[in-house]
Amino acid sequence: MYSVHPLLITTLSALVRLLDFAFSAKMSAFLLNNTYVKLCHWFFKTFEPRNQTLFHSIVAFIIIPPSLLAFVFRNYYHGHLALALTLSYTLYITALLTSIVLYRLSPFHPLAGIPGPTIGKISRLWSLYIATTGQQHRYAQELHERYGPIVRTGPNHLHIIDASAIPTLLSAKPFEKAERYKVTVPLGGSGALGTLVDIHEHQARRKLWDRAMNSEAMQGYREIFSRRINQFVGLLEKRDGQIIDLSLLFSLLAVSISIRFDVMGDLAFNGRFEMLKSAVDANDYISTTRGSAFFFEWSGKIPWIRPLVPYIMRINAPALAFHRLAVECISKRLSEGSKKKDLFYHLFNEQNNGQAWAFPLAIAESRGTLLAGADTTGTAITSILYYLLTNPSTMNKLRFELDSHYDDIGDMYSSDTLSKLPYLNAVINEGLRLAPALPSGTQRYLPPGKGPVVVSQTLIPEGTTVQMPTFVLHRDPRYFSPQPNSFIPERWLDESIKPDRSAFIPFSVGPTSCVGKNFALTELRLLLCILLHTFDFQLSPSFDSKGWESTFNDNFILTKGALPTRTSKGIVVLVVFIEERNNKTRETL
Ligand code: HEM
Repeated sequence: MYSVHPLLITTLSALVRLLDFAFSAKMSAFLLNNTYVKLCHWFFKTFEPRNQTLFHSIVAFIIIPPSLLAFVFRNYYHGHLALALTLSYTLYITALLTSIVLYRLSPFHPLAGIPGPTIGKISRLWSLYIATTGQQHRYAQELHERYGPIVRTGPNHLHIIDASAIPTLLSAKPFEKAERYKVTVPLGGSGALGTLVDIHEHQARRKLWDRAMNSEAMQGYREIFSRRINQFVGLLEKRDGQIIDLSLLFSLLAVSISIRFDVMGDLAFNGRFEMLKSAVDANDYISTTRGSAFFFEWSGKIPWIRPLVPYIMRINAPALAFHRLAVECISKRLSEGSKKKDLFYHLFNEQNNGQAWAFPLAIAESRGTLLAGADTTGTAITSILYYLLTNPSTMNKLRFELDSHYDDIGDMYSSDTLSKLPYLNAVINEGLRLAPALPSGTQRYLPPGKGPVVVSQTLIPEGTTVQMPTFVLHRDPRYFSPQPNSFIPERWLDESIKPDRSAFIPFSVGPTSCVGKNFALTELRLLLCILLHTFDFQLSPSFDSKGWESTFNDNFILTKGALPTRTSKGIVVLVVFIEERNNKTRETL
């Protein structure tokens, strides 16, 4: 009845013959028992491809060996080269992967003694998957709870939460910035300060940045803060009494990031971003920057992906859009020249008639500035407001401190005392502790040739990347007790419970720590004081305040969920609906 299609017969017979060939053991034996695969494995282990040349070698090592094998063994399959090739590739790749996996799990691996999840030890692809969930910070916390302060999270990758390890890991030698920083640098192109691995190159560029962020330059930036914060206050006044999403305004849609962008626009690009005017991100700058940051975080997980980054970037819409944005911003800034003493005025040394940099370098710093100054301060101010709103007693204490020092906003702008207000700074520290802008922290690499180094009583072999997850460190009870997960600004003031400051690294420490720290802190202090002086805030009654932290997403920079809040001008009635320590509390002041 049914005739069997001749193609099917041919395919089946081919499969049978393929299996027959496979189990003829000639090629399998050659691959599995021979030093050939071991040699290839040794090559990949020793020269994990990190640049274009090695990428060519990897192609050579993946394509040439099985092709040669197929050619040599083709006679075993009566000259059918296609079948010989298929089999050869299958066996070769399987043998190579098996060899790699077995080695990584074996006691011969230099990190064999360090505990960690098996899947992580096998491949960084697992971390790449975790990165796509946005929950790297929580995953790292679970790992440390389970395995202790040092966890092997990748074949050659460790997570360490130990304050005593920080000085060694974050000094310039012998560890250097890890692979993840390099992925943002176009091959053969220039990198922004934050991506420079060579310490001499970094030091030279850092000097320019230090000049752009010193106290004299900061005085020049004060006008930026006052103009934008006033504009922001005006925006909130227009929405008086309405429920608005402060997170959205601050961080996502218009205000925090737009003020961030607007401030960054003023700081570096002659007021390029006027998002506060419309309070909307009409050009998707925010999602572009976030998407791009996520892309770099993701691609930084696997060193050998780097040579492919330019190609992937070309099809990665946010990364591409972000690059175009950076080019557009810096082109405009270069063609207009400086209208005031902005960031690039200092970087280009314009006061001494310095030359503008080569265009690729200027683009690199344009990208770096947009990324470093994007969500960071926005995340901080939104989180601090959230913690204050869900802890009314701390809000009252802070208001009391501010009211006893300042009569009006003008005093705040002109005063240098903001940095000396103890409770204000304790509140900011506590916000940065619980919601660090870069939750997965910094990564360092111990390059071959430097010899092993002892960190946290553990021998770290060459070729290892070490990561310090700030989110986990900041909630470690060894350093921040009591109640490390709670917002308690008093811990920074009370001698009896003072935390271990060496474990507090929201801006990182050492020669590559955040160069924008003073800029960010000045902005945070001013913004917080002026907002609290001008408005009362109440969280929307429908807001699930306890669930807010679960909206944190670690996309390299911490992003967070909505913060629906009613803003009213002046000290009227503050009604805060909170669920604090499991009791629903209603406070009326
Ligand atoms: C609350 C706000 C901010 C936080 C928490 C923060 C945090 C950090 C951290 C942790 C690093 C080290 C990153 C690493 O090594 O992986 C860093 C580096 C950097 N930040 Fe910030 N940052 C903030 C705001 C800013 C601002 C506003 C600017 C620019 C005006 C800026 C510019 C930079 C630059 C250029 C670097 C690279 C420094 C170097 O490699 O020498 N940051 N930041």
